[in-house]
Amino acid sequence: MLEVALRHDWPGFSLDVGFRAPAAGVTALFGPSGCGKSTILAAVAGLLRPDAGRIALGDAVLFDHGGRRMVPAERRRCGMVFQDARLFPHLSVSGNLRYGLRRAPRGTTGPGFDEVVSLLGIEALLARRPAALSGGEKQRVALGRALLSRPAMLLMDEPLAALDAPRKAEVLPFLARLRQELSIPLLYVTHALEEVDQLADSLVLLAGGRVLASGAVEALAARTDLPMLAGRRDAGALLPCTVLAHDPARQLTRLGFPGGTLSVPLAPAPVGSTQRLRLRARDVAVATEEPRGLSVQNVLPVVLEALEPGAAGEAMLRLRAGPSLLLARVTLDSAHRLSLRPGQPLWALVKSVALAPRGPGA
Ligand SMILES: Nc1ncnc2c1ncn2[C@@H]1O[C@H](COP(=O)(O)OP(=O)(O)OP(=O)(O)O)[C@@H](O)[C@H]1O
Repeated sequence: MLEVALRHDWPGFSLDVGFRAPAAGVTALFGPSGCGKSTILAAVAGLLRPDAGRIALGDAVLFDHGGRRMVPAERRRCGMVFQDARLFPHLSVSGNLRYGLRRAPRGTTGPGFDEVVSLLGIEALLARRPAALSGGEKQRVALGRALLSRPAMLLMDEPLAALDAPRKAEVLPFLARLRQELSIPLLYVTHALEEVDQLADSLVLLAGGRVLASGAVEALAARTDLPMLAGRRDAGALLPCTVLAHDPARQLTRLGFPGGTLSVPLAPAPVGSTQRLRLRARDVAVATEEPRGLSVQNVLPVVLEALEPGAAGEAMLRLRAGPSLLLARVTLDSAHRLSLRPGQPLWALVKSVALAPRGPGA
């Protein structure tokens, strides 16, 4: 567990935050530009001495204002990956990776050179110089170098922000694999919610130097009171799903989630693997009776837990499907016409859904 409590003032900006990141898995720091994400990362890395607070990784106290403790950056064992890969231009890929390995403290264990090279799929690049790599390849090498230094935690500051969409799509699966393979905390700064959906296990939502909310990403995704999440057009629930079966003839994949099953367009994920699905509120409609003769693939029995105000003229419905919570966006007119009220059994109609490309263990 990484525990962070920090206060720091810059001229015209005050940061006052507290959160916990699980001992393994990705914790995303998410929020608009200037909300303090990079300042938090710098304080955790030991590159900034905060005005007050305490930072601890497990039993190791890295910073304690009260106890006058400030472990220097080089002894914190933080692997860092930035927006730009910051590789040494005069060294080959192999040389850059070996630099990471040389920084690993004596007596620490972790993945070896060959293991990291194969994990990141960079075998063919080893002899090249950084100038001859694409942006996505550079980022994979930067990740490899950080991993080989055997970090106690990985800090990533918008590692995909400088990449175009195809390069992002290339690097994301590697990040997902890292998340699975490593048993250290990964702090991941981003302002891209797609990355949060695909990678994060927990989320710290920041605005103006304060924590608006923090916790498991599925739980936060279903909250409608968080303007940054609920205000967007694709607000919705994140469901942990298992691939149950593929039906190539009908071009469908069947997914199970706690509380039901869903059919989605045929996905390449192997049967038995787990995937995370964002079920957008705008893709869910409701009926008071079981509908028949519909083109929609998915009709799920649910119970209306609550109606909450949505955008102008709209209501957000919180629907319970077993232990899972779904969101549906309907017009206020429909809510009145159907006399919707909490506790009412309904049918949720799910039109189109897309799987977030995320590796096993979602
Ligand atoms: N070295 C500094 N000196 C003075 N002010 C700073 C310094 N570093 C950051 N700030 C200010 O602190 C605030 C938070 O900055 P920070 O870089 O932590 O935000 P961020 O959420 O990472 O932003 P972005 O997403 O744009 O990178 C900003 O108002 C910024 O101008």
